Amino acid sequence: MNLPEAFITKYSQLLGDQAPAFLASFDQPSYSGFRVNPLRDTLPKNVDLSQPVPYTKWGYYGKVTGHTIAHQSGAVYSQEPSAMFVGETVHPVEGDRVLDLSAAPGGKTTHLGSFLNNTGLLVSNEIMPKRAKVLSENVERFGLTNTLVLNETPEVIAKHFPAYFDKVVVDAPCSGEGMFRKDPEAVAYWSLDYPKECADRQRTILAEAVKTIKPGGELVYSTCTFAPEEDEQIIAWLLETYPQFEVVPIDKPAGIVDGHPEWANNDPALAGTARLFPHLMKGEGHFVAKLRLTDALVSEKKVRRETSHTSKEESLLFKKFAEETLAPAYTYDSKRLLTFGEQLYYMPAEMPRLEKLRVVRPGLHLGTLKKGRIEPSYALGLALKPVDIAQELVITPEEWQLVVHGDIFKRDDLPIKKGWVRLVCEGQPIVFAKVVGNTVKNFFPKGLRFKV
Ligand SMILES: C[S@@+](CC[C@H](N)C(=O)[O-])C[C@H]1O[C@@H](n2cnc3c(N)ncnc32)[C@H](O)[C@@H]1O
Repeated sequence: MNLPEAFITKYSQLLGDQAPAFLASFDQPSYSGFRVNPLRDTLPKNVDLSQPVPYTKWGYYGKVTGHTIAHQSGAVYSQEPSAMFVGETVHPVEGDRVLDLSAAPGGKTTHLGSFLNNTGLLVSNEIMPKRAKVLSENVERFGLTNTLVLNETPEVIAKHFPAYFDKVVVDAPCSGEGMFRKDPEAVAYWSLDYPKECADRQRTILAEAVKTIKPGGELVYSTCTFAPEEDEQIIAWLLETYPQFEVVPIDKPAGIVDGHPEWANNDPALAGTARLFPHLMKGEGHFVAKLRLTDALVSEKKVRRETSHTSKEESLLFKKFAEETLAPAYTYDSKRLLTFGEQLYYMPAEMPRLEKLRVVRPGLHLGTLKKGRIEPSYALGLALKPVDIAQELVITPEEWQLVVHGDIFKRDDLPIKKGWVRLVCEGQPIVFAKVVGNTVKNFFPKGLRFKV
């Protein structure tokens, strides 16, 4: 790879005798990876699970392409292996309130959601509208039901959620030196001053993020760059600016090494941060730091809960759908139904007030309110467990190809004559479809259709 001269000089000075191995790693092939979805009852088929990533329970090396059953059904999420160390470091526990402040396309969010197991609250935010949409689609695909997807600035988030979260993740926009092997544009965009520009933005984001953490709560800061300006120096600045934080030393499995205090202000605590270098481990590279807020930074204000705006009639439509299509074991709390225009959602149990927020997805999308009925959503089809559904129809991979292309198909052995069935293929949820006679009508979302 043609690395910029200034990059070579900088890292030769910083890394000394390790520099040749580091620089040579840019000529090695990049690593791909994926995580399996623990919210699914069944492991994906036709996916190679022979090479686990050692530091995360759900991670594997290898590639799963987009147009496969495993991917469409949300049984896997593709993620570069070193990025998996971020979610693993956050390690939320069930019931936590978690903020993922710069979340698109959703690698960390889906990982955090795997730990939360649809309990607690995950607020997943992305500032760029188009990226927020992709994030929301990935939250849907992964079957997250406890997740509020927002399209906000860090300032608005800080104002809305003072001292609210147990865990806050800032996976910061950065100079992306760890993307060089995958993305030639990242190399072309790089300059010696770029890390400093990124660091300014990172400080601005962090100055807001810190306000959202509860006393005793944790902040995980990460980048996919090697630049000390954006890594150790940011944490040094944070500790100097906010003495209420302390570094929580990260346990490092083989190949993951200590941060470098000498690349910042020599604060020995910085050794507790983690560096993932491509010449030392099987991944593209990351920096991860974990901090605990020991004393309150801002005063905690009670964040009011959102209330259901759903009318009695709308609530009855969902009840009717649930009685006809879902299993008796499926229970829900009608106070958590939320109507947004024509759309009906099921809020996470602890849904905060949504007023003044740009909301992309306020929890689980249940469906669209039509005249006298509900059309179940794609999200609902992907989120419900098999025990929650009365009618499932197992389809073949060939039928799956028709479904994701938006085509109807016919079968003589359909379980019902008329009504909704959830299609299942290779043990994974696919989508709700409508049976009419011997035809299975297609409700695969138009914008997501593809040809295999
Ligand atoms: C490294 S990416 C996040 C990747 C994501 N966490 C994941 O795992 O899939 C950084 C994100 O920060 C967003 N971003 C850019 N400028 C920002 C700002 N000023 N405040 C907050 N987020 C910003 C970018 O749009 C981008 O989606």
